[in-house]
Amino acid sequence: MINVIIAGAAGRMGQRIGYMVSQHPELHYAAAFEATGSSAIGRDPGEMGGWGSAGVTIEEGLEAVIDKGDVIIDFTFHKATMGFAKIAAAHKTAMVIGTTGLSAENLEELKQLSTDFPCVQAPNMAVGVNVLFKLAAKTASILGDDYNIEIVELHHNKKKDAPSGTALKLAEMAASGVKRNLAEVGVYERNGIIGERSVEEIGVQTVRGGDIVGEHTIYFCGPGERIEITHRAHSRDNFAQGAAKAAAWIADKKPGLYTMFDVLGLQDL
Ligand SMILES: NC(=O)C1=CN([C@@H]2O[C@H](COP(=O)(O)OP(=O)(O)OC[C@H]3O[C@@H](n4cnc5c(N)ncnc54)[C@H](O)[C@@H]3O)[C@@H](O)[C@H]2O)C=CC1
Ligand SMILES: O=C(O)C1=N[C@H](C(=O)O)C[C@H](O)C1
Repeated sequence: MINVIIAGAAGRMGQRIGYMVSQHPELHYAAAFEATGSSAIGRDPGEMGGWGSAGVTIEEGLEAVIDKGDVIIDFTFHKATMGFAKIAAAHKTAMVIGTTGLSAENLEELKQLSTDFPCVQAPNMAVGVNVLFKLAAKTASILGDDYNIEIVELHHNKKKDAPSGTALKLAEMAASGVKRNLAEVGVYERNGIIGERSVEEIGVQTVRGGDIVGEHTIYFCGPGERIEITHRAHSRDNFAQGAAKAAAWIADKKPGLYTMFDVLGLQDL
């Protein structure tokens, strides 16, 4: 069995990942930890999540549990994630990172650290969204400059980062399809007399409200018609299943930085 350590085990994702790990035939829920001072420390994450005993109690910080597992699954907060990655690299423990809000500098640092440990990093671990990423690049490359590309994402009112990591990746995939650099053409807000839209820009807009799990639409707006491709998450379970699948996949891989395209075999599509 592959022993899994769950970071942020009391969080919205941490709880569902715990359940999926407990149900996975190759994975064992070996340890859980939370941030210093969390009221969840000492509690059973399974009982907190309402799915029975996980057989572990939540400990304080990664250092307390690092020797108990083969793979760390991290869905926490970007600042914490980079600290965990340094510890994982030093211990050569595999990692699955779903946390979003990582900066370009964070991702570059992660790439360097991953020469010492195997790591899957992806802003969205649902199968459907990873297919949508591929569709975005392909559709953009077929339609070209006659169709304006816009992305709208909707999430719950507790989400801390904007735009979502998924929306940014969608924009990056669409930009790659039309051979543009997202850093040059991404537009993240519009207000006032902004003038006509340029052909090149790729707009990314954010909606936050209620308990929306996650919804992403990419628009290709052309003359006389438009295409809209939408992914709607009905619950957090598809993300959590993807994280468990990634943990089982990464456990025996060589050091390096991998994505869900590698885990799902979508790399060459
Ligand atoms: N890649 C994917 O498929 C998905 C990614 N996410 C991302 O996962 C992250 C977490 O999302 P939620 O679960 O909704 O947030 P949440 O706020 O419910 O959970 C985060 C948990 O991490 C814990 N945490 C924060 N700092 C910590 C530290 N230093 N040590 C240990 N634990 C720490 C918090 O106490 C909390 O329990 C976000 O970045 C979100 O965007 C969410 C869903 C899917
Ligand atoms: O915070 C969330 O909830 C989600 N975050 C991810 C993102 O930022 O893309 C993925 C998913 O949409 C849910």
